[in-house]
Order: sequence, then C-alpha cells, then structure tokens
Amino acid sequence: MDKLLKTPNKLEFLQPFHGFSVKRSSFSSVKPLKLGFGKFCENWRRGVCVKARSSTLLELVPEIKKENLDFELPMYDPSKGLVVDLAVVGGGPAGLAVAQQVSEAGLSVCSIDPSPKLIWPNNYGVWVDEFEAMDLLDCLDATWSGAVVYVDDDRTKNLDRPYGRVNRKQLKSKMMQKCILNGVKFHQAKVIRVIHEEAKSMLICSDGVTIQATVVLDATGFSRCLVQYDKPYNPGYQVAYGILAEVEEHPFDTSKMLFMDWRDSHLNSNMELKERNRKVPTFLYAMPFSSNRIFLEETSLVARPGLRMDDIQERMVARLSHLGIKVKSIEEDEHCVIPMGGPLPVIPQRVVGIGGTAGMVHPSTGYMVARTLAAAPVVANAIIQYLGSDKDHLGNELSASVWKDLWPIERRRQREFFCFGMDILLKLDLSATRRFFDAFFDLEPRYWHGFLSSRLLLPELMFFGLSLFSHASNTSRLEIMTKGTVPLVTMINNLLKDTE
Ligand SMILES: CC(C)=CCC/C(C)=C/C=C/C(C)=C/C=C/C(C)=C/C=C/C=C(C)/C=C/C=C(C)/C=C/C=C(\C)CCC=C(C)C
Repeated sequence: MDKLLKTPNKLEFLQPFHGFSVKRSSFSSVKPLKLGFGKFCENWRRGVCVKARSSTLLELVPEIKKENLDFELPMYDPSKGLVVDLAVVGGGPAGLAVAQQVSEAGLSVCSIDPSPKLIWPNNYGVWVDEFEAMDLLDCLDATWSGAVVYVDDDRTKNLDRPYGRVNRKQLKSKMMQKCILNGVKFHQAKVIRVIHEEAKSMLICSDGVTIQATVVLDATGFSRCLVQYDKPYNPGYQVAYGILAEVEEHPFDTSKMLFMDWRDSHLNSNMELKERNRKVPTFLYAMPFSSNRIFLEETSLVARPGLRMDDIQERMVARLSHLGIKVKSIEEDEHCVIPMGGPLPVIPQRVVGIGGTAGMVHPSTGYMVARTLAAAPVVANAIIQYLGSDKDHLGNELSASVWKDLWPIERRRQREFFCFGMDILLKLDLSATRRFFDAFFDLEPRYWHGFLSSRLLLPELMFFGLSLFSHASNTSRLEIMTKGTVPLVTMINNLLKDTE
C-alpha cells in the first residue's frame, strides 16, 4: 500500500496515481459529487444535466473518466523467456524517458505499468526555459510571458520568466512513439516483488508473469514499489486541490500565470478559517487560459502533517466566491498529495530508481517533472555505458554505478540545502511566509531561477542564502535565524556525515 494511505493525517480517501494525485475528468458523463454546500440547481453541460448546489463549485466535479492514448502497443511475450537489458517499472514521465533513451541505444527494454496507455493525471507547470533546454517546447500547450505573486493585498511581484503548462497527452504520445519505434515492449500489470540473482533479476507481476531483466528501474513515484529505504520516513506534504473550469469571468490577466496568491481577505467573514490559514497558510495557483477558462489550484506549499483536502477545498470555495469567480462547469479536478524532503533511499541498492521513488522531488517546492526529465539521460547513459562496455560489470556493481551518477555528492549536498529550506518553510505562519517570499522574489533572477530549477549547487546556494538574508526585512531575518538554527545545524551535521 502507498505510504500516503498510512499517514495519520486523514488523507486516506485519496488514491494516489503514480503517487502523485488523482484527477477526475469527464468528456461525456457528468455526475455531481455531494460535498455539502448551498442549494440545488440545474446546470447543463454538453447536453448532460448536472445537479449542483448554487453556492458551490465542487458539486460540478465530473465523474472520474480515464482517457487513454489511442496506440497499438507491442506487448512483451512471456513465452519467449528473454532476459531484457532493462525493465522499467512505472510508465510516468521519468520511466518512459529512460525507457526511450536506453532503447535508442539498441538495448532491449520492457516497460511495465498497470495502465500503460493512460494519460497522466496531473496538470504539470514548468518554467519555459526548463523545457526549452530539453527541446520539449512542442510539449507545452499554453505559455504565459511571466508570472505574478501576490504577497498580500498591497504587495505584488511580477516575475519576468515565462511559464508553461505541459501538454500531457503530447508528451506521453511523443515518448511512447519513440519507445515503440525503438522496440520497447510493454507489459500491463503491477510488479509485486523482485528476486535478484547475481547477473539478473526476476520481476513477479500481478498477472503471474515473470519478467527477467539485467537492470531494474523503479519509476513508480511515491508508491516506492521496489526501492528500499532504511531511515524513518518523515516528509513534509504538499497538498493541493485543483479544478480546470469554465467560469463566467475571472479577475486575472490572461498573459500571466498566477504563481502564488497569498492574500487572505476572502477569509474575513470566517474567523475560524482565517485563523487556520494564519497558522498553516495556503495560496492560489492559477493558469488563466482565456477570459472564461482557467485552472485554479488551492495549495498548501508544505506542512507536516499535510493539510486535509476538505480544509483546502473550503478555503478555495471562499476565495473564489470573494474573487467573484462563478464556475459554470468543471472539466476535471485533481487532488494532489506530494511528499517532500525526507530521507533518500538506500544508496546504492540493486534496484535503480528515478523520480519520486528516488527522492527527486524538490524538497522546497514540490516540483519534479523538469528535474526528473533532465536526470533521465544521466540514468539512461549510465545504464547504456555500464551495460554496453563491460559485461562483467553487472548486478550490484552496475546498480551502484548508476546510483552514483544519479546522486553524486554535489546533488546530495544540494538536496540537503533544499531540505533545510523546507524545514524553515514548515515553521512559517502566514505573515512570516509573506515576508520570506517578499525577499525571495526580490533576489537576482539567477538566484531565484537557479534555486527553483535546481541549478545552484552548494557553494552557490551559500551565496543565495546570504543574498536572501540581506534582502529580508529585519523581522524576516530574525525569523530565519530563530526558526532556521536547528535545521541549519541538522544540515551541517548531515553534510559532514556524507563525505564520499
Ligand atoms: C500537479 C501537481 C502534482 C501539483 C501541483 C500543486 C501546485 C500548484 C504546486 C505549486 C507549488 C509552487 C508554486 C511552489 C513554489 C515554491 C517556492 C517558490 C519555493 C521557494 C522556496 C525557497 C526557500 C525554501 C529558500 C530557502 C532559503 C534559505 C534556507 C536561506 C537561509 C539563509 C540563511 C540561514 C542565512 C545564512 C546563510 C547561509 C546558510 C550561507
């Protein structure tokens, strides 16, 4: 069972997909979810009658309907008993990217996933320069010339950095097509267990099939299907609720995406909710596609334990009503629960990992897609190099070399700093969070861009930290010092321990 389902913070009703989130979407059938706000009214959408309560949007949420790619997949033939060079468990962006690149080098690859054709469920946002660097601009279906941060009612930051929404269908289609072209075989199942021999591993699947592979890559996201951890799991949680909606109108500039809106005036008439938001704040993240179509996501950046989904939904309803956003229909919604920080898996170990399973979520932001896609060639090249060059270099030795390339010391140190940042964020209330981001977005672009896109390594992060400190108000400096001392000592200790 996924770790998330075991957490004591009442998130049990969520069913993480690849550990990320659950999306509901519908194109033909619509059934309202009863979440208990307002009065019933009738609402027509695409010829289907929707019963919904007038003062709420959440009951317009359609029934879950999964959309699949229209591809004929070449399937793995278990009767041949072949040992493939690489078995990739999990068909998310990370897994497919590695499958594609390893198969390009002529190695045999089997991709195993319970729903290999399913379009990924999340709305991924990325900075355009990150996708440009990977030649993936054609996989963005909307871009904005910049982004906005509302620190509070009086302070706004205009971020001069283009932002885009990933076209999940296009990205997955592109990767699948290349995989198919390169001869990747697919197997539709879950992997239950793996048995290792010296030079190969056997993957036992839920349908009884056994797949043999020289290298096994776990790309199952936060379900951490095969990769082992040996330290207590204590992440922070990013929790978010998002809707892609048709609205009567909204107040946002359609040329900018809304990166963070920390305003809380929508809670003035509900002091209890306002107090909850003061202690553990949430912000609105929005992608305005047009004057009447918008993606809106109420987000808790990081909290431990994670915020309850119904709390977040309540805050969102209050915010949209205050902003005068009347939702006419909802195309899809998503529930996100993203573990952030926490320990890295055991390094090295026989199963190789990438993405959420390998600790690759940015611990201070929750972002992962761009970083993982950028790391895929590192993992793929390592596998190609170690498998191709020297057939004596197999089993544990090969996996150790791949892990070393994925998590070299400078990346581990960078992650320690990001975890230090997360530990500070966990302790900030709304006012302190506002002061913190007021300073953060005043930094030189190379600092805040580099921090968010994991481009700064430890020496640069030191200068980044000092620069943030110098931009911060006196109150914020005091907060960073008081709330950051213990995390700073923890970081230094961890850095001193991890020397190889
Ligand atoms: C789809 C899915 C899956 C999901 C979705 C959800 C969402 C919407 C999300 C969103 C998110 C966001 C927007 C995020 C953002 C984030 C950010 C911006 C973050 C940032 C952070 C920052 C930080 C943490 C920083 C840090 C800093 C520090 C730590 C500093 C310090 C300093 C000091 C202490 C001074 C001294 C110095 C030295 C150390 C050298």
